[in-house]
Amino acid sequence: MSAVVTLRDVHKRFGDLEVLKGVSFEVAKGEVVAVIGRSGSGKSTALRCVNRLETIQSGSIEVCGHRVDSPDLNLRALRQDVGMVFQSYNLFPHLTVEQNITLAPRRVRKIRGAEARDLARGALERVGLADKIQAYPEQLSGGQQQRVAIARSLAMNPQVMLFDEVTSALDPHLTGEVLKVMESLARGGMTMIVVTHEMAFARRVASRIVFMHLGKVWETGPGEMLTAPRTEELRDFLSNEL
Ligand SMILES: Nc1ncnc2c1ncn2[C@@H]1O[C@H](COP(=O)(O)OP(=O)(O)OP(=O)(O)O)[C@@H](O)[C@H]1O
Repeated sequence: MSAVVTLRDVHKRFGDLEVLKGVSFEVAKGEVVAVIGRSGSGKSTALRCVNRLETIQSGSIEVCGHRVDSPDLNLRALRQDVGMVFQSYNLFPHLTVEQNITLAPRRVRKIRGAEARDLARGALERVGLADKIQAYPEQLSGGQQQRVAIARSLAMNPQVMLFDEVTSALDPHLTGEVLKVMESLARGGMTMIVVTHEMAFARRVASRIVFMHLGKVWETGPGEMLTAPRTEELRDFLSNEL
């Protein structure tokens, strides 16, 4: 299967601090890759490099045929192919759920009226919130707001979705409902990279796990690697997580 995302020997520095020290991994179409590791190991930075929220010093990143590290990158085309969801939902409080979801498609695809509403409704159905289309963010729980943020990404019809610790701010019950939505996207064939501390989710849903340590991919393998770690570092990390 062809790779949708390829990182090769990626190096990233913030000033003198080298955060990514030669990171390489691939994500094939329909795969769900969970990126795990200690705080500060470079997970978020690696993810942010994938859709060029950060630039890299050396190595290469290819995403859906875009050379992300190239100065000639068409950023708008990349951002259409890559959806990203963060820990903070970043919904506009003065806009309804429908308006939040259709803001970008209205601008980019010039859709209006019924077409925009259908798009919002379709995306909301995928996250189980079709009945909240006219609500304002403050009328929703944190979990519901995060699901709207996911729907907003889906409305752009991305080829790959990036999730950066999207449940970290939520209590366990709300975390569960967001993870359920992500699991159903995964089962539906969405290509996903998920930075997460939810080990049970990673083991159950991920096609592959990437364990990062000190800015490197330390260990990678299927979900079972969490029950049989090969390295001391992964064993240590897991014993602190559980
Ligand atoms: N914009 C920035 N400027 C300077 N240093 C940064 C910046 N972003 C991240 N860092 C540093 O890079 C290192 C890796 O951060 P990163 O957020 O990628 O780690 P992480 O593994 O995702 O951690 P966490 O699980 O806490 O989010 C940290 O030491 C962090 O302080």
